[in-house]
Amino acid sequence: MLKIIKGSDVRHLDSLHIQRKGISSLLLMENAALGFAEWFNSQSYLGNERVAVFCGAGNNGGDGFAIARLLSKLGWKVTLFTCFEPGTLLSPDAKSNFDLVPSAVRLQSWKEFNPSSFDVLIDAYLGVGLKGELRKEAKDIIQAINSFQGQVLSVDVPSGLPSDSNCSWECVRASHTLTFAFPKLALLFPENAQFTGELVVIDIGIEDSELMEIDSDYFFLQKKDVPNYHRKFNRFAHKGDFGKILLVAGSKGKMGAAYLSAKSALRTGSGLVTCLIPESERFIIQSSLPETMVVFEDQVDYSKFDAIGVGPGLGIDSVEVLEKVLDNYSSPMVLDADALTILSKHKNLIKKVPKGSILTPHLSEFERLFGKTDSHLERLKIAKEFCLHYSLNVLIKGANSVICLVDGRQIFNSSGSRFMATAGSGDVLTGMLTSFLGQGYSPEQALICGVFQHGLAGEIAGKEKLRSTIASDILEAIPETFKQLSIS
Ligand SMILES: NC(=O)C1=CN([C@@H]2O[C@H](COP(=O)(O)OP(=O)(O)OC[C@H]3O[C@@H](n4cnc5c(N)ncnc54)[C@H](OP(=O)(O)O)[C@@H]3O)[C@@H](O)[C@H]2O)[C@H](O)CC1
Ligand SMILES: [K+]
Repeated sequence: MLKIIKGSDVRHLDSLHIQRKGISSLLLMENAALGFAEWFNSQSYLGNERVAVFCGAGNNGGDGFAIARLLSKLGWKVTLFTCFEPGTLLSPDAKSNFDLVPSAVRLQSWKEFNPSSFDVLIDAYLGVGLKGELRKEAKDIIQAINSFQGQVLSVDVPSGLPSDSNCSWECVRASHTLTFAFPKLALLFPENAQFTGELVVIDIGIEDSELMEIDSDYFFLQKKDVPNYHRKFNRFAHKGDFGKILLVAGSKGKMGAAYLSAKSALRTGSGLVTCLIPESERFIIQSSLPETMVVFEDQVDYSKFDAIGVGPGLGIDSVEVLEKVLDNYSSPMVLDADALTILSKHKNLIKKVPKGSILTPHLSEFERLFGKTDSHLERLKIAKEFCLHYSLNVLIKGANSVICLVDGRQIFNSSGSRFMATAGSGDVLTGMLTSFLGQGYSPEQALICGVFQHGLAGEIAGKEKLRSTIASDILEAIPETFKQLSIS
């Protein structure tokens, strides 16, 4: 899994890599530019677009000079806009690449930029080397870039955005950010989505093991990481091996939530799924989902279940139901939706939640539990302290959901689609997470597989159904996620 390190540690990472591989820093810059140019060429541009490249005086600008050269060689009509005064000392690698810019590339100052003369803009003005507050001229340059109406592709980070925090000023508003080696932390904050646009991670040859040598608690989860976290079952496995789970979900008028969680758990591979529901509502589940069983509060033996999920559609007045589960079950469980709202009103119950359990708040549930927050960075800090203090896992749901583990590690998910913001999407996830826990996955494994596959199922459903996507489409795409990951 990729580690997300601080922007200020990138130099250290580069020197580590350069030493190990015996290559020059200039070659690393060339790899970055090649990766960018390759991605650019893979897009469905017509081939006659006029490309503007804005370049600063540091290594981000150096990437831009190299990109301008490569794109020009590939036949694109490139104009390079310098974002520094004549005579400015360039960084050594930027200078080497500036000297290699071919004569076919027109050179102009950013002050001469006419937005209507271009079709695509490449922003290689400022990267992770930004220090302190943005200077006046930088603000003017960023404004000029943002006056452009076409696609803006930012190199490494949108210029002006600090790599690991928020800012109070206007940054480049990119349609895509092509970031090198690993995503910079700030690119994953929801409040910066307006600047980042679509995020693409470009491999420049730096290995996961090299990133691992640098201290950080942040990680980035990608498709290739997920199969390693799955349990392998042999051909003698029987339904008992796939776990017996209990879903404490649903109430009058909210039985759909129980249905969605239960069906998702079955699709995720649970052997036996039982729903604890109000007796008056039993016909709904029994007739719509014959594969599940139902039990009622006075007859349930919690201890016989391999995992329990509590919350979807439960009703926020079901305090006693939740308390009973907490008093009678000691293995990790999943707490979602109304269970979280109850916890936020009855904080004394938190200490009863079994260690290793998973809490899955979306942003408003998070604020109900932990209070108002001003930034994602603040949320991450609060979640980390909570996880360490109570030995609980917290999943902060949203685009790039963050898996906050009991030991302080925080993993950003890369799968998902904007079409997943639909009623019942969270109920599907609860079913999936509880299912994996019941199949003997550790909470960390369940979170990694469940969160990634839920996002992937959303991508698959969203591709087909676009804004018409509903939670049932997401759950019906779960089998395809196993197929894509080659998990049998
Ligand atoms: N391993 C990798 O990921 C690689 C990344 N590469 C690219 O290198 C940049 C980082 O390059 P660096 O030279 O460290 O810094 P930048 O180019 O991002 O920024 C330096 C320039 O920014 C000016 N600056 C700094 N602070 C401000 C500010 N507050 N306001 C305005 N301007 C600012 C600075 O000007 P000075 O006058 O202060 O010197 C510099 O001009 C990384 O992002 C990647 O794109 C490499 O290609 C190798 C591999
Ligand atoms: K940039």
